[in-house]
Amino acid sequence: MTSHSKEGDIYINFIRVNTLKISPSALKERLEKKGVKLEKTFLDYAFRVIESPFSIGATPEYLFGYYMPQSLSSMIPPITLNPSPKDRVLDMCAAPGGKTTHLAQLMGNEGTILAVEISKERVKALKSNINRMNILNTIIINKDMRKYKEYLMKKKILFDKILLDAPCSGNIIKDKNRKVDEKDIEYCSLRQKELLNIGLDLLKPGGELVYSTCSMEEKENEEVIEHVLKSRDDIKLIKLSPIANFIRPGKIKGTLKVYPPYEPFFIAKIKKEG
Ligand SMILES: C[S@@+](CC[C@H](N)C(=O)[O-])C[C@H]1O[C@@H](n2cnc3c(N)ncnc32)[C@H](O)[C@@H]1O
Repeated sequence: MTSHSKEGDIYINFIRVNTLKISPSALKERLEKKGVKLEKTFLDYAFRVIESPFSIGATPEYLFGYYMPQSLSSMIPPITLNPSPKDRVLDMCAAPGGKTTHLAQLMGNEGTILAVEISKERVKALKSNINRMNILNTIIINKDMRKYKEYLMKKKILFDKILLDAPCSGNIIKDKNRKVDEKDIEYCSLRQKELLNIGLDLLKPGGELVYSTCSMEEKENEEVIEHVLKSRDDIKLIKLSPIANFIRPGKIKGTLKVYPPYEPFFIAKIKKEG
């Protein structure tokens, strides 16, 4: 029997080892002893799950916080943001925390992450993942980023690095199991532009923001990036190169795209002049 994650019925399954708690080799050995077949990836702390006799989200090792089941594509935005242990990081749309906990891992559990999430329900999953994985550098804020921005600006709290893993029509497909229409895409695109401008306002001069979605729609990706590049004169696009063979260049030079059978993703990086 093969295990299935949230997107596992459609896309390939992976796990990210929480190196704050266990080494990749020790976890691999433990899971393989129980009959899980793992394959290495381009990241030494991520494995493809080839086969598992049980659900990979319901093992003692999962409950100990040794790993996070998540797509390989979803590991690219935190790696692209590349936070340092000294950074103050804002994760604008954080739940359930796959990327927040990855950011904390990359920061060696140091520095500070502000993880903001609008949904009270989804904050429960974020909290549980942060506790399970022993994340110590993260503050969870259950607020609408559009309103919370005013507070941060008033207090002059700006960030070295920001992740905007934006709500998108890809989430609608996964969460509600219904067909996405033009109206959904238009709605998402407007919200994404609004959130991206908020993120850019909250960057320190010289700070960097990574924008990502799990949608393939140009209106939610290229159009959003073009919109801010045209309407602001305080930012520039940082050109990214694919760091693994499943990542493709995007339509705008320097952006990245991932296509099925990997979970679809769009990734762009922007720097604030400073
Ligand atoms: C794509 S999901 C984030 C996934 C998450 N980054 C992860 O890796 O686990 C987008 C999230 O943004 C949240 N969200 C949507 N609008 C928001 C807003 N205005 N302020 C804060 N969070 C928001 C949604 O509730 C949803 O949990």
